Amino acid sequence: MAGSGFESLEQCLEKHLPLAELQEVKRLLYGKETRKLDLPGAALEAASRGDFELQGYAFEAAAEQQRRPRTVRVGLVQNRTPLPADTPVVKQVTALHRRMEAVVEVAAMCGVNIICFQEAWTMPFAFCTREKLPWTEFAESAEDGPTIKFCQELARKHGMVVVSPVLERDSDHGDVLWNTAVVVASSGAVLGKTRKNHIPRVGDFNESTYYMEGNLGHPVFQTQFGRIAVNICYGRHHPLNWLMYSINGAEIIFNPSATIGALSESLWPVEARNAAIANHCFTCAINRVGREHFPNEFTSGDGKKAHQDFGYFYGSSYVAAPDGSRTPGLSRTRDGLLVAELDLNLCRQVNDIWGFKMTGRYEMYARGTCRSCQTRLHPKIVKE
Ligand SMILES: NC(=O)NCCC(=O)O
Repeated sequence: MAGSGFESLEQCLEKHLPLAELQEVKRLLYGKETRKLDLPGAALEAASRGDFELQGYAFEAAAEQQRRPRTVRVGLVQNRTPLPADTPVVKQVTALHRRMEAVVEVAAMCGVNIICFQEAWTMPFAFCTREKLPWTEFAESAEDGPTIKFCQELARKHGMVVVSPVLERDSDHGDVLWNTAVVVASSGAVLGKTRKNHIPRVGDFNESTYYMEGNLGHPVFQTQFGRIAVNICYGRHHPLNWLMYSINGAEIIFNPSATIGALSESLWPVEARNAAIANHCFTCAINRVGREHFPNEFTSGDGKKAHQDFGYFYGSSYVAAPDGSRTPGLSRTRDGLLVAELDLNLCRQVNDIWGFKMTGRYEMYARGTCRSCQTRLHPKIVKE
């Protein structure tokens, strides 16, 4: 049941709860209800033909006298790897490009302005194996690699901002590998890149074997549709990482991820949603789907028998808003595109109500965290 047998929490609730209770449960679990978007029939048909789920929701803000609504549509894509992991590298990458091309076509029909793919989307999540070849062959330049060129074409064709998380090889600087997200503007120009700041060392997530902790800080990208940032996967467990993107002005923070049920599924609905609340911004949590099987057995020094897969990636991508409301999650088992319409005015409106930006004691925390990082610090513990 923990794997692919359980479709989604929402389906389960809808199946088993009477309507009146269902509404109350949803109010408590998801906050203010998000309006279902009326998506074009042609888009729904294309998604059905392409065998992926398509859902759309809108978050509304109050009307203001001096600012027009600042509505933007974001698209979150979750998917399986279409070919077995032992297929030649270029074939796998090409198959993923074709898959994304079809999904982005549907996103364009739904009026999506900014689309984000899942973490390391051009490859199987092979970092469990600790083998170098062929997995490092999926790494490519963030400036002019084949995937960036592909994303530039998509951006130009659809006038869409494309956020493309890839394994990056920086050939100008010692061939170092990074876990990177490239932001391509709607004009097709590369706006910039950001790198994963925190690398997991938990279970089979042996990612530190492959790439280094990001060295680009917390960049925020001013796109035509709003200010965005990308907090890659494991960074979502670090509240200060979210905070720094928000301090730098992000209105939407994407969290492209790859995580499995046994490890994190109970944390998933909490972390990105809490970050949206704490930082008065929208957050977009994206996770891959399915089970990826690797040719050779591996272990991770935790006493578990040698195995050939990570476990089950549970999808469940969702968007959370600054007022704590959130969309239902996409399926746990299927590829999917989640379209969410956001009114970015909600960020400042909620900030004015709750005032976390105003009441946060950042200087005090900064002094405290600096002190705690000094090596000879004696922790300040008051004892009886
Ligand atoms: N990709 C990645 O960082 N996964 C780590 C596991 C998790 O953060 O849930």
